[in-house]
Amino acid sequence: MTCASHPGIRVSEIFGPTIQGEGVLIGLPTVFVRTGGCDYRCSWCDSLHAVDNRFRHNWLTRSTDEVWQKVRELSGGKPVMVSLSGGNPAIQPFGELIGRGHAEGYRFALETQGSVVRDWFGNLDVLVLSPKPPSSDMTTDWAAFEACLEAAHGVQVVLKLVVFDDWDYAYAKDAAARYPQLPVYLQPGNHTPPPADADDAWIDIDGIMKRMEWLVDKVIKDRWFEARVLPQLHVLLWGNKRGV
Ligand SMILES: C[S@@+](CC[C@H](N)C(=O)[O-])C[C@H]1O[C@@H](n2cnc3c(N)ncnc32)[C@H](O)[C@@H]1O
Ligand SMILES: Nc1nc2[nH]cc(C(=O)O)c2c(=O)[nH]1
Ligand code: SF4
Ligand SMILES: [Mg+2]
Repeated sequence: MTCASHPGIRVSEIFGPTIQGEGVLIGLPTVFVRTGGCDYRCSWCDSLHAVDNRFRHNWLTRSTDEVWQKVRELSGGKPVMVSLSGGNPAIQPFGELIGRGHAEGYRFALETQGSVVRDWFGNLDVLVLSPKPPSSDMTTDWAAFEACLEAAHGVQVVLKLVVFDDWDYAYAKDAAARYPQLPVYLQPGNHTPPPADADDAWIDIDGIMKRMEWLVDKVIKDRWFEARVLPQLHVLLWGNKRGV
């Protein structure tokens, strides 16, 4: 049940456990709660089904209880890492769900671009901040980003940056220099959408691999020894398939 005082969570999909494919938690069994709706519209977003209004008929508003029961069902009641992603999950009311999950030993990571701050960020276990580089066509509001960081006081916070080209790489270096205390994860971008004759999960694997090699080369030549470079493991395994 949702009502004015319990507005509900707009859900695009809940899936898993699968392995976390990106960043600091890579390889860790994880249940994903993907929310619908985003205040950004990155030129290369690989989760448009959770962003574009054309897909909003697939987004369902669910109570905390309903979302929680689904997560428990998927994990068989055994505590697991839960990743809140989207869309921008910061737009949704997740405070109660996090409290509920923690009481049963679950842990929560949230993936966001850092454009919307919530006081419940302080209750997360991991906050993954992924400010968007020039190739996304978005502009970073660093004041909002900083507010997210402050709200996550005492939480493990990491930077995850998507890199397609030299301009993105320069942006990533600048972002890392602004927040030298944050561990940095770089991931090569995957190009979406696919060509007209390909299926939805299609990816340009050669392009991703070339970009990965190029990125590793840049980081090593630059002696940027604090950065970690990782591919999107789930994309290498399954392409841009949903629900994995
Ligand atoms: C789909 S977003 C959802 C969460 C949040 N809106 C954000 O962008 O952080 C999840 C992660 O996927 C990354 N991502 C989205 N499209 C991508 C692409 N084409 N290639 C590589 N990473 C991508 C984002 O940067 C983010 O780290
Ligand atoms: N396996 C897997 N790992 C992921 N890491 C970030 C994802 C996302 O789209 O937020 C994602 C996803 O959709 N699947
Ligand atoms: S901020 Fe995240 S979900 Fe929103 S459009 Fe960009 S990559 Fe997609
Ligand atoms: Mg993804």
